[in-house]
Order: sequence, then C-alpha cells, then structure tokens
Amino acid sequence: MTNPRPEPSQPYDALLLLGFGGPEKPEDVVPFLENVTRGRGIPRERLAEVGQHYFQFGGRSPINDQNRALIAALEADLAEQGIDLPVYWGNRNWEPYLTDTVRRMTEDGRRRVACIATSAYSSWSSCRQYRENIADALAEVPEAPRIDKIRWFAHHPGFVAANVDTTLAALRDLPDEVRDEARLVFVTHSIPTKMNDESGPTGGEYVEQHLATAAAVAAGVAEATGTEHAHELVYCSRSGSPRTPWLEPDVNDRLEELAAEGVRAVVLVPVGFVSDHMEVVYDLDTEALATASKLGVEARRAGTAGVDPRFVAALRELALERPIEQCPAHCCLPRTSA
Ligand SMILES: CC1=C(CCC(=O)O)c2cc3nc(cc4[nH]c(cc5[nH]c(cc1n2)c(C)c5CCC(=O)O)c(CCC(=O)O)c4C)C(CCC(=O)O)=C3C
Ligand SMILES: [Fe+2]
Repeated sequence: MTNPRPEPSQPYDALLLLGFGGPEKPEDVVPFLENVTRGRGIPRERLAEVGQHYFQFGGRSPINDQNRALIAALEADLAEQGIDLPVYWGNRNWEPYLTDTVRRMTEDGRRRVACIATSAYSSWSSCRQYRENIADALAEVPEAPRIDKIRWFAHHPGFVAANVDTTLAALRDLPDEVRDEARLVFVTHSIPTKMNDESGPTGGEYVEQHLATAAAVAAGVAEATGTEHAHELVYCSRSGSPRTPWLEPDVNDRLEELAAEGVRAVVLVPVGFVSDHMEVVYDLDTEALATASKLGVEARRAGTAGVDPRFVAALRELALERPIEQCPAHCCLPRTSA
C-alpha cells in the first residue's frame, strides 16, 4: 500500500453497501452475465437460460432497487440513532462498480470504511469473493481508505426475527384447513459441494449456518403459533457443469417427493437471500410455485428480510461493532496497584 493505513481503533467515517449488482435494461444483460461468469466455466446453455430469466423481467434485475431501498433505510436508521455517517454504494458485477465507489470515497477524504455486504453466510461465493473484490479495488485506487467487511450474520436475531415474521405472514395466507400441517421448506442458493466443504474456518459452514438459521426461524414460528411445523433445507439456482456436484435436493425435486409423501402445503422460506432478487422472483416465484401448483400442493413464498427495521438495525450494529471485534494490543493489561 502506498500510504499508512489507519489503526483499527480509529472510528469509521463512512459505511459502504457492497451489492452483487444486476442489469437494469435489456442491453445490460449479456455484459452483466459476462462480468459474473468471467473465468468460471459456466456452460453457454446455462448462460442463455439465465439471460432469459432477466429478459422475461424486461432486462431489469430487482436487486439494485432493493439496494437503493436498503441504503435509504440505513440512512433513516442512522439518523434516528443520531449517528452521522455517509452511506456509499458499490457493486461487484454492475454499476455503480465498487472500484468507482472506492475512488469517490478516496476523493471525499474517507479513511476508514465499514462494509456491509448483502450476503449473510460463509463460503467463497457468499463471503470471500466479496473480500477479494474489495482487495482488487483497493489495489487499483491509490490512497484508498481502509475497508473492513462485516462478518457473516444470518444467525443475528434481527435477521431471524424478520424471517420469522415473513414466514408467519405466508402461513396466514394458506387456506385454514392445511395451515397447521404446512411444511417449512427453507431455500438457499446451491453451491458446489466442494465450495461448501471449504466454507468457513472449519469447513461445511455454509450448510451448517443455514441449518442453524432455519432452526431458529422455525423455533420462532412455533413460539408465535403454538404449532411445530416440520422444516428442512433445500436448494435452488444450481449452475455450473452438470458433472460437478452441487448441494441438493433442488427445491422442485423435493416438492415432487413431498407431494408423493402426501404433504399438502408448504411455505418456501428463502432464508439464503436478503432481498427478493432474481433467484427469488424467478427460481421460486416463477418456477417452484408452478411446480407446487402442478403437484396440487398449496404453496406460499415467504418474504425476505429486505428493509425490515430489525434487520436494518442489525446491519448497523454489525458495522459499528466491527472495530472492537478484535481486542487491541494493550487490552486488559494488569494495572499497577496504588
Ligand atoms: C451463494 C450465492 C449467492 C448468495 C450470496 C450472495 O448474494 O452473494 C449468490 C447470489 C447471487 N447470484 C446472482 C446472479 C448470478 N449468479 C451466478 C452464478 C453463481 N452464483 C453462485 C453462488 C451464489 N450466488 C455460484 C457458485 C455461481 C456459479 C459461478 C461461480 O462460481 O461464481 C450467475 C451466472 C449464471 C448462473 O449460472 O446462474 C448469475 C447471473 C445474483 C444477482 C441476482 C439478481 O440479478 O437479482 C445474486 C444476488
Ligand atoms: Fe449467484
């Protein structure tokens, strides 16, 4: 680095929301997909298929608008707390690109930035890749501020509480006669099994964190309704080569099995996603709900945490606790007695 980085104890002077990014018009779709998949060996047929998901929605991903809404909610939350911190926004794969945002923060004289990435779990895709993108941007911008990314947070009570409420709303929306027997089917993004084996400090944590979060949401639902709903974790949005093993079962395959077992109602809880982006509106709302309807299973899709005030407050807490996560060198030294 070309300049001395501030000490970890220096307070943050800005927040950065780091998103995945998504296309906003049809001409953006192919270049966006090229950005996401560069060097990743995704088959052309899969890309053409995913491109169609975007074109079907007018070439516009919902994700950027959701991040704009999240920034507005974070700003409102900070103002309410009397905290004076600007919130910047950068994306990994589309405008506003992270590197341009880092350049702007540098021009604005920011020296220490807490980064909220819109991804709640450990894994290369959902955590380390964001950190690598930060490192790449810092390497391109001289005199850039220090940027600290918050940790994985799916088990945070604010995220869990938001998901409990969306699940309760989906349950209320089911017909009375099947509500109590509804299965809670938690859904997350599939990843290669090898990526899961390598996730978190000890490995396998992508799945473990999801199971723990799903159990916490199911417990919150049971407490609110007085009914214990059976729950499980399934996957959507498999990509890559068909020869590479990815996490299973796929949500559609599992719905077939559940229907065959006689399950009459399910709530799909997209606990792997923080807002209703393309995987949620296409893979769940379009595809999985059609599968359920074909099978005669009553299905509702629970909402995502989005801008739930408890989730927004959780993100603010995670960002502001970041500098004191590690004890400084002089912490808890014995004092000389008088
Ligand atoms: C774990 C995970 C999350 C959740 C955590 C997080 O949010 O970060 C996530 C989020 C997202 N993924 C997204 C889009 C895409 N992901 C792709 C491809 C891939 N995703 C993977 C994993 C994940 N992805 C993986 C292992 C691949 C294979 C390629 C590779 O090894 O890198 C592809 C290529 C086409 C395809 O093959 O599907 C696209 C277009 C969008 C934007 C949606 C919108 O526009 O609303 C979002 C939020
Ligand atoms: Fe993805």
